[in-house]
Amino acid sequence: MLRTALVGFGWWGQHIARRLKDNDGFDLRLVVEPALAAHDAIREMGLTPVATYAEALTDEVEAVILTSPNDQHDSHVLQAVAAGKHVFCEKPLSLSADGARASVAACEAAGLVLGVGHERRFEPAILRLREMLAAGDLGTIMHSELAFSHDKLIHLDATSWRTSKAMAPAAGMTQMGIHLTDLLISFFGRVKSVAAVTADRSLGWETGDVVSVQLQFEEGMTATLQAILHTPHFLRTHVFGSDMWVEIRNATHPDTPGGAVTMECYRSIDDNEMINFEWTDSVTANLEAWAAAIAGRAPYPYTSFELVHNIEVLEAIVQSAETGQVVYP
Ligand SMILES: NC(=O)C1=CN([C@@H]2O[C@H](COP(=O)(O)OP(=O)(O)OC[C@H]3O[C@@H](n4cnc5c(N)ncnc54)[C@H](OP(=O)(O)O)[C@@H]3O)[C@@H](O)[C@H]2O)C=CC1
Ligand SMILES: O=C1CO[C@H](CO)[C@@H](O)[C@@H]1O
Repeated sequence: MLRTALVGFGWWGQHIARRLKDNDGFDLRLVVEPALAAHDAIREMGLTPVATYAEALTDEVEAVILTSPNDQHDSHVLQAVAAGKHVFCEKPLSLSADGARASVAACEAAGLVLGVGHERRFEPAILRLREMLAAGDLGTIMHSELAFSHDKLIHLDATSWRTSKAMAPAAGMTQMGIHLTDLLISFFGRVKSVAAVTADRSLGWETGDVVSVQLQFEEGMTATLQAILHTPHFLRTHVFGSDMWVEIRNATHPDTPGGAVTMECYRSIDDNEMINFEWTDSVTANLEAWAAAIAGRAPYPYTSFELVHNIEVLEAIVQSAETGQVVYP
């Protein structure tokens, strides 16, 4: 069992605590939460609260899971590494490419496993799509279109850090868009150029409520992604190849049990197939993969290149949205 401390007990930290509390692979020892008012709720779950991060970085724990706000990730990763702890950092790994490089390099140098909260990679439909791409089933890849909306599970308002430009730049990029760029980079490699626009259509949030991005990959294929902060839940993944297109429709959020995932594979009107997948807990699957890598059972399936490049692309998208220029990450 991996002796773990969870850092942050906000919306997402509570999701993770509920998942790991009764998971055989994890011994969740401590929950770091500066808001003392939350400590009763932590105790009610049978967990032990501590008020500062330093209190968690003791011999009692081998690894930390960071669900702190985005601007804390760099320093929290580096402090974990300095204390010799494996670290799972929620997305975005960093708000800057330099920060991501420093975190990845520090973990590598110390021989510690760095996990990142991009759970969509563990969805069965995405795993199937990855196999199909590797086998060349779609032919030459021309283009992808991905869209992800915020599903209003989290209350957002103008005072939330999630709607501030400094901590959640380019509208929904750090909430939803970053999951999409993670997938695209893992499929197609290095991004050559990005052009992005943001808008504020409804709420007057500093960061805006929609971001729309065009990408071109060094391999030549193109992609568009949309992340929308204020519309009912929507999650679609399309990949268009010369022989087949694939559409994955998530009727539910990856974080929320229930609902269905369908995958349509279309070669022609006479040759197409609809595959249904049950919802699975991809968030726990990701954490378990990280723990398995720490135990030496299997490598964690993210490369350093992918983790760093995703943040280089985030930085380029933010710059493009601000300047109106095409940016080459
Ligand atoms: N993989 C995924 O799909 C998801 C990932 N996330 C990621 O999880 C992270 C947290 O998001 P969310 O839970 O919604 O945010 P919240 O603001 O709800 O929670 C953040 C928590 O971190 C605590 N915190 C703040 N500063 C520190 C600190 N210095 N040390 C320890 N804890 C601290 C906060 O305490 P206090 O309230 O006292 O400030 C709060 O409990 C974000 O990075 C987000 O991107 C979120 C949702 C889904
Ligand atoms: O930070 C986040 C907030 O909400 C999204 C959609 O609900 C999550 O997937 C995301 O990671």
